[in-house]
Amino acid sequence: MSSDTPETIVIGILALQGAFAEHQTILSRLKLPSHPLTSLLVRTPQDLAQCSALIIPGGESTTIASVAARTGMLDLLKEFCQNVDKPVWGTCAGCILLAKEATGLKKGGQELFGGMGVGVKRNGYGTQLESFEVMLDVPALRDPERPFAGVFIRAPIIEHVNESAPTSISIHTEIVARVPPSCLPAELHDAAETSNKDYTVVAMRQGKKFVTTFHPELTKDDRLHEYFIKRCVLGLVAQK
Ligand SMILES: NC(=O)CC[C@H](N)C(=O)O
Repeated sequence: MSSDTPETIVIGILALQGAFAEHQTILSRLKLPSHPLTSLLVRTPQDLAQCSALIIPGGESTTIASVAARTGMLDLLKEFCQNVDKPVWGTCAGCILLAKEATGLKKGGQELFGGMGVGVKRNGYGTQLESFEVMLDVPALRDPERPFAGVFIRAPIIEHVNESAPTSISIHTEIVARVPPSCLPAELHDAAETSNKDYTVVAMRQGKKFVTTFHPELTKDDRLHEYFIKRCVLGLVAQK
């Protein structure tokens, strides 16, 4: 291979449970002219070792964590997610797993992988009945005419954002999308409008880490996958 051929970027998708196939379908459609990329379903330590980046899908965070423990992946996933140099995106259950702290966990608690400076409340909007869809304004996509369909299924709520990642290095935090306070459970409306604005954050990037509390993989819209690859994996800055 000639030295100016860019290396293929391997994006891992954690495939222990949940909507991993949907992420893979979207990645297979994405073409970045200067950077060949491929995706890999990650189930073993050997799979993870091949990845430059990782996506943790939506599903059931308790199940994903317990399968990870059972298959000897838990410590490796913690190490990968807590390494500031590794790009990782967590969607919904993946957001819970990537969070530094979580409340509303199942009795007996559950393991988190950590890495993202947020505290989340699991099932923050309520039960399956409180699942909803809302169009989101995502300024980073620079296309105000085309909002992004936010699909929220037993989604977590971000209770607080720590401005720096859980490391000693200060890392830029970008709030990528918010829901209107009216989407929140009634008891949080006033707080979201006055004191705790973090409740409305539904997509956020911190250095190479990215979380969305909704499911872009369940839409036909590739733009947030492209955003993750450009900003977190390739480290490109926003284009005007
Ligand atoms: N759609 C989802 O990913 C739901 C997440 C689920 N409530 C959990 O705790 O893991």
